[in-house]
Amino acid sequence: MQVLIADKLEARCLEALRAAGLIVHDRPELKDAALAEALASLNPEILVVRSTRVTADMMSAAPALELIIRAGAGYDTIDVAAASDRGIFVANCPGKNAVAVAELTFGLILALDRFIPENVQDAREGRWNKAAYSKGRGLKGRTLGVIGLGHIGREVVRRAHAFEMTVVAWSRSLTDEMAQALGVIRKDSPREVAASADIVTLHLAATPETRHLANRDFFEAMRPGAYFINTSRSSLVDEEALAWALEHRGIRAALDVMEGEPAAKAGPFAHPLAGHPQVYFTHHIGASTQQAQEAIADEVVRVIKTYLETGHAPNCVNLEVHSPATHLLTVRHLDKVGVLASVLDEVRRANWNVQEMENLIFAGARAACARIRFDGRPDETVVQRIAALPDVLAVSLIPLEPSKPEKQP
Ligand SMILES: O=C(O)[C@H](O)COP(=O)(O)O
Repeated sequence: MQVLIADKLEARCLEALRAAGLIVHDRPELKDAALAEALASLNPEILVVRSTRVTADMMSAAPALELIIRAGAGYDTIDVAAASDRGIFVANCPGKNAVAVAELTFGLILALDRFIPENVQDAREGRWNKAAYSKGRGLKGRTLGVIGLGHIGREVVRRAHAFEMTVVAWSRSLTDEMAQALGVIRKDSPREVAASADIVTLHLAATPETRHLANRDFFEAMRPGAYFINTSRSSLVDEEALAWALEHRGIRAALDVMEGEPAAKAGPFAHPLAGHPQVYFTHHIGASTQQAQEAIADEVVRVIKTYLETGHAPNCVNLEVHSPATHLLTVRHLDKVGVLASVLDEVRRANWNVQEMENLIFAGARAACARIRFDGRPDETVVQRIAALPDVLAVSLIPLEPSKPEKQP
């Protein structure tokens, strides 16, 4: 199997994959047309990316592609629907960079409160300006508003408690019991959080539902002079409304993500708010700590190894169900009438004793993944016949660990 890695990943990931017998192409420079070309010429089974965009056309260029791994949390850079249509698993590494993002969030909050960047700049330019910077408000006893309580939001809450802050929060699924367990005060909407906090921080994924969640109405609700932090995704923020809030509400903002942020790792950067004195920009560095990148590298290895051993992709974001099996034939196919019946015909003809079968549908797509657990002598020619059936995309046969014998009393 070939793995194409189209972003810079920790060396230990590449070493572990090579040690596992995979052919690893380490091509961190690839993106856009160059990535499509590499996919077409190498035709790998597995693609690993960090922020690099993966489009439907790229997937079509690599018909052998079975698994795309996002070496990070947010997978809005991958056309998941197109992957589902083609029966390609998409997996991410949830939670592995949560602490890093939470730490940056607090770095930005402290930077805003104590004007740290301006301090440093003045010192660099030979100015001593103690009087100008003696207006930090302090965090203890302040109210932090957390919008989104996934892995990252929760790490932010833990740190807020260490700073002795009160936390108000909203997330789609937050119940009173969960709020109590987390030590937060539950609010009914993002707007309510905005209205009741001194500092507001966003920790949601980019989806059509979260687009421009921080809009004019939201910023109008914010307390005058409050701080606004976004270390999640730029699409959550209506930047025109934010510009209004800077001017009319005296809001100060720190943004690790911004509309039109460069996809390139280095180069020119222009943004209408870049020079604004009430805004700090950082370069989408939320996940960029050594700890986080090592944890992600290890998770990429775990996902790939588990996939190779079991046919199940951990953290898969585009399958509706997972269930483990012991002796497994995995058939990715276009979910058309008769495909599954033809697959099962072949299995029966081979006299395999089917113990369990599941047909998992890729969320919102035409593709499916049949998993057939069976007893019987696995025969490569049967697998080849199934692979050659019309509308079958890929087949793998995996001998799994026999289940442990029951302990006798
Ligand atoms: O979604 C993520 O994991 C973070 O935004 C980090 O993204 P990056 O890996 O592109 O830095």
